[in-house]
Amino acid sequence: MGSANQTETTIILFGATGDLAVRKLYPALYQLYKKQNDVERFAIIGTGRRAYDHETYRAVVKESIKAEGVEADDFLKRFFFYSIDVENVEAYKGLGELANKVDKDFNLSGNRMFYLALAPNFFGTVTTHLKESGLTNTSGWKRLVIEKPFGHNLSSAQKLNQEINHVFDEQEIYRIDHYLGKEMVQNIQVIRFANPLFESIWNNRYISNIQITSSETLGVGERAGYYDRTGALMDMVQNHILQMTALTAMEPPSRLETEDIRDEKVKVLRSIRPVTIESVKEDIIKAQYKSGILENGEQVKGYRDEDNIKENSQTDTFVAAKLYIDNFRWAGVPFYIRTGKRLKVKSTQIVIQFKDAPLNPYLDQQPNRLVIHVQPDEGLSLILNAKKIGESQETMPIKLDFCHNCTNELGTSDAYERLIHDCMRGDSTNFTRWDEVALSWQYVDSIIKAWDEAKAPLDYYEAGTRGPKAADELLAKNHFHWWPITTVEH
Ligand SMILES: NC(=O)C1=CN([C@@H]2O[C@H](COP(=O)(O)OP(=O)(O)OC[C@H]3O[C@@H](n4cnc5c(N)ncnc54)[C@H](OP(=O)(O)O)[C@@H]3O)[C@@H](O)[C@H]2O)C=CC1
Ligand SMILES: O=C1O[C@H](COP(=O)(O)O)[C@@H](O)[C@H](O)[C@H]1O
Repeated sequence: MGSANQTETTIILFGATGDLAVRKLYPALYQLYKKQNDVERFAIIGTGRRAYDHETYRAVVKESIKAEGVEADDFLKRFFFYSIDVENVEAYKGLGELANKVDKDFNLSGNRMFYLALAPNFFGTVTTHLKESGLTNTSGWKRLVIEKPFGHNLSSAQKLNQEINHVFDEQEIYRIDHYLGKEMVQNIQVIRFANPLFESIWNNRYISNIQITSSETLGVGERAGYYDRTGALMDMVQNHILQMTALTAMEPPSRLETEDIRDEKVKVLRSIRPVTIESVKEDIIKAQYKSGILENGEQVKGYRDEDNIKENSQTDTFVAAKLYIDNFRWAGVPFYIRTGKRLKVKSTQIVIQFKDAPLNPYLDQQPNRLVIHVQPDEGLSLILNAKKIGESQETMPIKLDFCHNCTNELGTSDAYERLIHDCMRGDSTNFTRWDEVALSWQYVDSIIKAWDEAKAPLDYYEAGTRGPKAADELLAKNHFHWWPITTVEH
């Protein structure tokens, strides 16, 4: 039996010819291969239905990494292809034989990572067949990496979880939320807990509201079939936005151990105030984009005119919400979240707005803010007040910027690169545990139910804008406004 922290790995990748593998996973693996000495020993068996041979597959991988030379050749020689229809249990036998051969040839200690980059309806079937065909019966460790979406509501997620639990223990399951692999999302806990300056005021006495935005300029793209059944609430809020909320709001973990951090996130998710028919109407907005003009001048279609979208689709491509975390630290502090497609800018940022000082004599000041820039620029801005130059006593806002991805010559690693490496090392901290997934679905299900019962109307916004007016009104009710998306200067 291999030890759990051995990094040598055979990666058996289901969905090896798909969009995610080609756009994200191969470039991430190549970067990992180039940078990390401890992951020199790995090999990949890609699978799909098409009848590729190893060379055709290597050409696909090569095209995706856009690299030439000896280094690329050494990388590519680790790739093998096995053609399989995942529903055919008989076909797994040959996959097992290839896995044994690759394991032996590359001396990979029987360690196996099964990566499911497939349509979610196959997740349960593949896991079951892996066991039935003996592929999980290996001499080393076995781990399951599972892409999103993990179910489409709480009950389907529970069913899927039961299926995979027949084959893998919870510690062997790595549920991907790629936001947890982003540099600045991982930095949230360091910024909070390694700086007494912030930690001491990170509560309802000093913070007036928190704004979490993840906006995209892209439309629904090639994923219409999936997206039209899903929408922004399930696609982005259920996972990425709630994970960022949990990291921003959680209590300090007693140790920096995987389960301690996850326990603290779970407590936050459990403390989110339940949604009611009344509150959903007031606090949660759903909208869909109409045609419009993007910042670059491109005229784009409305959502319902996109290919493969129903002409009367009611799917939300934008969601904004106010939520409360009903615990001692956050009582009374609104958390505003928003996410949408075809908006003005591509950006993810978290703004912590502090309360004004009591009896403040400077009336013209702006509130202090800490901005965590998650992407595209990675860094921090702190907005303070200072005296305007000269005789006057007027104030002016000053901005202290730290750009995280400007000073690092190599740039920061891609999220998938970190997460694959974490899985090889057996570190599941930045993957979601089952109870986090369940609580997130419980919250999202309650919104969908309340929307239905309240017959909540769908709002609209022009593509290329900041979203519907209703999202601004949501904050205006509490005398706040969304802080503009800013960049870090360097
Ligand atoms: N694309 C993205 O940006 C993101 C994707 N995801 C998730 O990743 C997963 C994959 O998405 P994506 O790459 O876009 O999907 P694609 O539709 O592009 O690819 C699907 C893959 O599955 C394979 N496949 C389909 N049916 C079978 C079958 N019966 N037996 C064997 N293989 C099969 C296809 O290979 P072949 O055609 O050769 O059979 C192909 O490699 C999904 O769960 C998605 O939600 C998550 C986040 C982002
Ligand atoms: O999970 C998803 O995330 C992407 C946005 O990811 P980002 O890293 O580019 O911010 C989103 O486009 C997609 O719809 C969703 O499934």
